Amino acid sequence: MSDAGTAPRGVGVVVVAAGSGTRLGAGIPKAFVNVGGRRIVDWAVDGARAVPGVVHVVVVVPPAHVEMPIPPRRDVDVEPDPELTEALYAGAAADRVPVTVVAGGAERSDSVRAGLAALGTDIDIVLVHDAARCFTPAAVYERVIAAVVAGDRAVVPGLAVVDTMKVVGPDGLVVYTPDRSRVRAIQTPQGFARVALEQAHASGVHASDDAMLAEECGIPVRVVDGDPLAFKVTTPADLDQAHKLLASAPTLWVIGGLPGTGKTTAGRVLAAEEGATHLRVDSIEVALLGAGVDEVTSEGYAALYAVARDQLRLGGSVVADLVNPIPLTREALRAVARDAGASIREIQLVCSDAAEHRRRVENRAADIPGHRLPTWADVEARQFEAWPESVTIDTAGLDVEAIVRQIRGRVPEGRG
Ligand SMILES: Nc1ccn([C@@H]2O[C@H](COP(=O)(O)OP(=O)(O)OP(=O)(O)O)[C@@H](O)[C@H]2O)c(=O)n1
Ligand SMILES: C[C@](O)(CO)[C@H](O)COP(=O)(O)O
Repeated sequence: MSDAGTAPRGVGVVVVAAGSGTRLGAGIPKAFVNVGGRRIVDWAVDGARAVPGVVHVVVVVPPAHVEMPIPPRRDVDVEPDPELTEALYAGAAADRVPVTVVAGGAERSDSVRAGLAALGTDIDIVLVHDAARCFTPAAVYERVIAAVVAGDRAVVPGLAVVDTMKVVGPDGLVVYTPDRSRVRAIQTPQGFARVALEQAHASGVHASDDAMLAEECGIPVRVVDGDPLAFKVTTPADLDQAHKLLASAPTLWVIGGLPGTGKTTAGRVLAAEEGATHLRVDSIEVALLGAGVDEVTSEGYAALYAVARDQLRLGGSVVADLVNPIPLTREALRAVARDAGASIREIQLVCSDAAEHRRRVENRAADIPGHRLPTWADVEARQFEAWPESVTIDTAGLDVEAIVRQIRGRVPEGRG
């Protein structure tokens, strides 16, 4: 158990995905049903591994699926670089969180026990999460973890109920009506000091959630705020809701590339057409310098991530206009989208005609007061690593309308 107020050694998440999905009736295990181009279990695993503090995810699947491929982990160098701020690393480590796949059991509690047994020994806080609650926001995980770190041994997220509740007997007659203001609909992730969860499961009995087993051992269970987005995909109507949710999610458009490739011109038009916020890193950097920051390295990017996250969380789409030169900055932007439940579209603009590119760089006028425009030599010397996750659009000979048409037509929707 972690002592009150001490930092945990490690948080592990057991994602239970071994159910059959009888009520959904999809003909395949529910966690393997596709939503927005990905399996329900992939959404859930990605959500769990992106939570700060999580160091291991165990996903529990039906025995026949134990060889399932895990969503790819990208190779990103996240070794701290003293030149870069912490914020640049935020989320970049998510793809490095190891994922172990194990076979589940006949009942949910059997599957939880299988997952618990596979967690690393460095884990002292365990979250048990239903794969079926695949769009649970990071904030719910964070509230649960914070309460366990603060000393609670068992913590569950819950929502107030809107209907009047009745406890009904086997004869169909109402036994009593609980005071609705004291009733909560309980969600996952449910968080535990590891020893408490092990104690709760030691009897080997079954329960519809893990907290109930803890209650039976006399362990106090705290309820923190849940979130409607943590709904459980159970019936076809829930699956419909999941599809609709994705269709209405905001988009983070990332328009990257060297100076002079057309990012700002295209980004402005795209933002206007999409009703999105245009976030231009050049403007932020000039503002930081104007406000007294001596030299800007990663600060402008860090500020852009924060503002983008706020906009996306409010449901507004964002066009991020920045060079985005290295895997680290690209990962950080994916983490922003992931945190906000937004989709991401990554576009790299290039100009294959060097003469035209040079003309653009040398002939443009500064449109941000105080902005020192890069020279052609600066552009030629600029570091820019391969960006395989992006769609590349060659802007040579294209006007802005044609560039935006290509952006819209060619860029597949991805996840953060
Ligand atoms: N033997 C089981 C049963 C359930 N679960 C998981 O527990 C979570 C909550 O269960 P539920 O939503 O009821 O899923 P199913 O059991 O698959 O659905 P149904 O009850 O409709 O068959 C799901 O993520 C499910 O995959 C599990 O890992 N092992
Ligand atoms: C754990 C749970 O999601 C909390 O609400 C729920 O009890 C799972 O029950 P299910 O019957 O396995 O869906």
